[in-house]
Amino acid sequence: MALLTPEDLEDLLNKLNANNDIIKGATGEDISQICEEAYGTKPGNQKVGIVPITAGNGIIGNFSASLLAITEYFGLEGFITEHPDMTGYYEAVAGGADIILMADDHIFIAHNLSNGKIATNHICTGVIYSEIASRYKHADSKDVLVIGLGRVGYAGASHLVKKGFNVYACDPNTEFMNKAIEELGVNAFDIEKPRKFSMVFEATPNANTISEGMIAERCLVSTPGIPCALPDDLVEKYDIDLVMEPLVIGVAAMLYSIF
Ligand SMILES: N[C@@H](CCCCNC(=O)[C@H]1CCC=N1)C(=O)O
Ligand SMILES: [Mg+2]
Repeated sequence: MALLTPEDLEDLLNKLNANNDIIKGATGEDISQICEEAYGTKPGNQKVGIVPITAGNGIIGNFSASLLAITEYFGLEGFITEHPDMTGYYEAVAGGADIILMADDHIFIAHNLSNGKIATNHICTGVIYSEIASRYKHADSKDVLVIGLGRVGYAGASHLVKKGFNVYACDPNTEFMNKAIEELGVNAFDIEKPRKFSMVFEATPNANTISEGMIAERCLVSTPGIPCALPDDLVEKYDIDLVMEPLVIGVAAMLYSIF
């Protein structure tokens, strides 16, 4: 899985505000409203404990501070524990946290101790970014293109199939592709027979995975993927609403899913 870097997390709330404006313009609602509708919840007075974790590649600069900024952006009280790992976990619980946020290199969880609900970043990110793509107000059909069927892409494809969209998906990994066809019933997108989609959800760690034949003149591309899936020339040439943000939107979905 691609790990965030401190650079990815610079200027996070400005990036969020810019993306929120694009989301509002393309779907008619902002990220908080979409999360409220997707999960049927609202923020309350939950207290959030953020526990740095030193496992694996270790602590990522700006990561815990970003989680605190995100927590406060959505109106919740948060704190970062002084210690990492188990000492930090104990500190968070003893400090009255209702919700614990913590991540190692393989999984990033939000656990609500009060109601027992638990969420992962990869599933919530897949759900919320595909949800955003599916709400494009200029959509010309129920067709959605999903690029990438890893943990995030698969979660998004599953969400869209459940919501009744016509999901076309592609992934160079044939095992991932066959799994999605068998388990979700997605249509295999064939680059040799391109269709022009007005809604695209991309979840790959590669650049320029979207090519000209795949998108309509006016479309919404929604992706948590780093680096950008869109080549610069396409962004110039077409009327593309691009929602691309490294962390806040996925964490917002984690929080709303456990309120
Ligand atoms: N253990 C580190 C955090 C490691 C997070 C790694 N996971 C990612 O980078 C995923 C989560 C969202 C996007 N990629 C710390 O506590 O500072
Ligand atoms: Mg995100």
